[in-house]
Amino acid sequence: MSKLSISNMNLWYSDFQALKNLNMEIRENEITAFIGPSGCGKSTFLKSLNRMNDLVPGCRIEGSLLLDGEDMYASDFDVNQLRKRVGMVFQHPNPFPMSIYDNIAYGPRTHGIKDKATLDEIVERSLKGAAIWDEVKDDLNKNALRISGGQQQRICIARALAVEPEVLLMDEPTSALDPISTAKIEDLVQELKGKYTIVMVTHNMQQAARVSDRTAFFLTGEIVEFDDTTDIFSNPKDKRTEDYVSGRFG
Ligand SMILES: Nc1ncnc2c1ncn2[C@@H]1O[C@H](COP(=O)(O)OP(=O)(O)OP(=O)(O)O)[C@@H](O)[C@H]1O
Repeated sequence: MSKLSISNMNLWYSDFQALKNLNMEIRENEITAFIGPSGCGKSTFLKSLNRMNDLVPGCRIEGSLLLDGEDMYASDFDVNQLRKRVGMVFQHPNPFPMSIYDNIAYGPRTHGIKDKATLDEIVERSLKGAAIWDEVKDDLNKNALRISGGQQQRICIARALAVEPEVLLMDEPTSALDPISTAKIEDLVQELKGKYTIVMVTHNMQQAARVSDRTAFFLTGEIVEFDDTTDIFSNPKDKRTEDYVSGRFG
């Protein structure tokens, strides 16, 4: 069974239709990449996968979005639980203005974990999971805003891991980072897919080609093509995909 199963999905911002008849099966323990030109709906679709668009006035969604076969838009589906199961990492690293330790412990604390030894263990496990433990283990009380952008992004990934999600949504997670930090995040994402299902928006086609298992190409709110990443980049079936991946537009 797919981890996320989307069928006949349409989304409107007031009277503007931003997503049109989307259908997609997102498999467990794979990295799925969304590519396409600016404004084609990649972020809108990504945010729909943990109901972040609920917060946008005038946003309306039709169709079926299932997590492990359950309708995540059902009125009795617990949104807090959904956001725990489906975590999000944003384009610009956005650690909270508090210590590294408290950034990671924040989510578990809001879910009721108070015991110091348990929190210590979660903080260490999450920072190790985000491949940043060795760099910060002696500085856990340092303000998370006083480390590099690449480190901040890994803190944000650790913060997402701390509540033990099943799916990680990443919206251009490396676009604000230098090449070395980008390579670290790409390596990390590859490691994380052993435990998590990862969905990533990227502007960087080489990145999609390097890290993802399957790639969806979006254009004006539609999915033009969704296939194995190697096919999308070396054997696309749609002329528009071919034009985009070969750099003819976008
Ligand atoms: N809150 C909003 N209210 C109204 N329109 C919106 C809102 N957010 C996005 N849109 C519009 O929906 C369309 C899709 O935007 P979206 O941000 O999903 O595209 P994108 O492919 O992620 O673009 P980019 O690569 O530039 O981030 C665009 O036309 C955008 O202007």
